[in-house]
Amino acid sequence: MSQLLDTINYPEDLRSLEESQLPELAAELRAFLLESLSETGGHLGANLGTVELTLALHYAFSTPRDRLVWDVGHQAYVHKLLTGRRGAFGTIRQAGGLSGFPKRKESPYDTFGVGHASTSISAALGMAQAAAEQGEDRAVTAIIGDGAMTAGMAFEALNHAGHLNANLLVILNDNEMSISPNVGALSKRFSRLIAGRWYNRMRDNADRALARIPPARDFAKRAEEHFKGLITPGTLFEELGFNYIGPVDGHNLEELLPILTNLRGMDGPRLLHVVTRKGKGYEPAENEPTKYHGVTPFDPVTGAPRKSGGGAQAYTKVFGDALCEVAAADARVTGITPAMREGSGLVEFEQQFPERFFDVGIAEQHALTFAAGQACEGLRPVVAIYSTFLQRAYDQLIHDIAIQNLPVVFAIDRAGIVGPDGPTHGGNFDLSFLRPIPNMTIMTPANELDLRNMLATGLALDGPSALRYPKDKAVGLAMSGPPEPLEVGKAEVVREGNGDQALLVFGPFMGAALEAAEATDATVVNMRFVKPLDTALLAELAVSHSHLVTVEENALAGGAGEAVQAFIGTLDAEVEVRCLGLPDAFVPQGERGALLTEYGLDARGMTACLQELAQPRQVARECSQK
Ligand SMILES: Cc1ncc(C[n+]2csc(CCOP(=O)(O)OP(=O)(O)O)c2C)c(N)n1
Ligand SMILES: CC(=O)[C@@H](O)[C@H](O)COP(=O)(O)O
Ligand SMILES: [Mg+2]
Repeated sequence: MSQLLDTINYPEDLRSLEESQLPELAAELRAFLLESLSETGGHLGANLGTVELTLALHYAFSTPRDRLVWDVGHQAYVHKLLTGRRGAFGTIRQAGGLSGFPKRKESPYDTFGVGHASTSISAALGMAQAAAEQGEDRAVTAIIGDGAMTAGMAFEALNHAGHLNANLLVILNDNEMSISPNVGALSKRFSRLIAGRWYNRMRDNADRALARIPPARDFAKRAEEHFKGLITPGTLFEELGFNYIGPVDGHNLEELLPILTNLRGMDGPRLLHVVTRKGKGYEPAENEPTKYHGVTPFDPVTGAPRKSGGGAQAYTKVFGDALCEVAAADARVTGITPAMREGSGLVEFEQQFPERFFDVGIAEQHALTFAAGQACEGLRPVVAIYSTFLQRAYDQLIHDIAIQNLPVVFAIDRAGIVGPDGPTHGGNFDLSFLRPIPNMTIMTPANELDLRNMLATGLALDGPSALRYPKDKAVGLAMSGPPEPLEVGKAEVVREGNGDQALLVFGPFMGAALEAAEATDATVVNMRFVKPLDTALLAELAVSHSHLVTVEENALAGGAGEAVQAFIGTLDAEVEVRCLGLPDAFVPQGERGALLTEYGLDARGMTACLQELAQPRQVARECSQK
């Protein structure tokens, strides 16, 4: 029973409560989150940690007129519950349901669409500047975690905000965790500060700051802050032009509410350092915050997942194990992750090779240039990165790695459809943005053996390379012997057909392709390399077949199919090329298998395409435009 929560649909309902009722509401919100997310899965830990902070923000500020900008947005579930979306909460992250992140189309309270980290201060600064320009008196607040604060972009925005003397509040939600333990000097400094004797002293300072220190005292205050800065992060923010206040206990509403109310009335750049606990109130999540960062449906009593993952290993795990094998054989191999140790399969690697493992924080750009530096000195860095996050580092990829032809291997996970995270995390574009880059070798494993061998192939090359694989299970093939380099640019004919049609498969679709090939006795090729293409084989197939159908889990625009089309266009051949892949639209959230079916990337879709092509020409239609 949620007696209070049932009466709260919008923040104005919340604001009609007595402050003394808020702790009870916080308890109800936690119980609601736990019950609901145990059914649907989602980002549990961060949301349990921001219950009081979110309540206090909506209580103290006049949202949506006052703008709240959440960083990443994985911690904004309570915000959704308080802003008219409690009834739909059971649909979160499912097809057609609520997004797992703030989304402008979903609610006027969602001021900025997010999913990727470290954008909040820039966006909030833009909004604050617009408010100033428009003569609007509205508060703008960015809420950013200590993990997201490790990104350069956050500091670029702080630097600019100080320069503009913008009317902006930044709340640093510090739980000492990214997905895994946070990294870096700033994070360590936060921890020392919170744990140490300076904590109480700083709280006194917060009280004084809230008494609105008059300008005459500003100089003295700054001198004191500088002294504090010898051991606190306060000076850093102060030097950037922010009035630093904190740290304050982010679970103590009595402390938070007056501070936020006062901060609402203050001008200039302000940074409130709030300390919270990830997973607060749910013991399993408090004890193992990494495990409970993002969860699948689980039993709330024990915390155990409802479904245990049987069957073949995930590609992520295959990669992680293969990296350990190649690193054991080659001391030059390093493993780099921008804050995605678990998701990218590097846990084992860190355990086995701690001195060769680098979690650089949420700093994709730095990850790439750091790898470039290592490569210059003879190391063989492997950057394990999600397709969507590699987008952040495009210039580093071109300028720092490809132009210098440095041997950096990209193990690109979450390539293609990601499922519940939706469009912000979709890995639909990597083939398109990698293909035009000179010197790149691009590989698409069809199964776990390919993946292992492609890692070895990348490491044997003298230039940059990428292998990309989805958030999915591999095929379940037996793996024996060490990963071995493949012949670069060489495809494999897996099934010889009758010569009419050929399926050219880029990626893990071999099972579906072989099934589809039965219907029309089509040839099936594991293309393996998007760049360089096996042009010799393509030239043969173009002569011996009437239709070539490419299959890839990437945007059709700029993808592997287009590469094949472009090459075939240079030949004097009668063959027709059709492309199956992702459309010119952002792939919505939903179940991965269902989305693959929707886009024709399963046996049924491929069969339908082949059968359609087998019809007389006039009735054939674009099978890629289902
Ligand atoms: C650019 C980018 N890189 C990586 C991620 C993956 N990611 C999502 S949340 C998260 C941890 C964020 O830590 P923090 O900001 O401290 O938030 P917390 O989960 O601790 O509340 C990471 C690494 C991302 N969303 N965006
Ligand atoms: C919010 C965020 O960016 C991550 O937590 C992401 O949701 C992880 O995705 P995976 O679950 O695919 O690792
Ligand atoms: Mg954190």
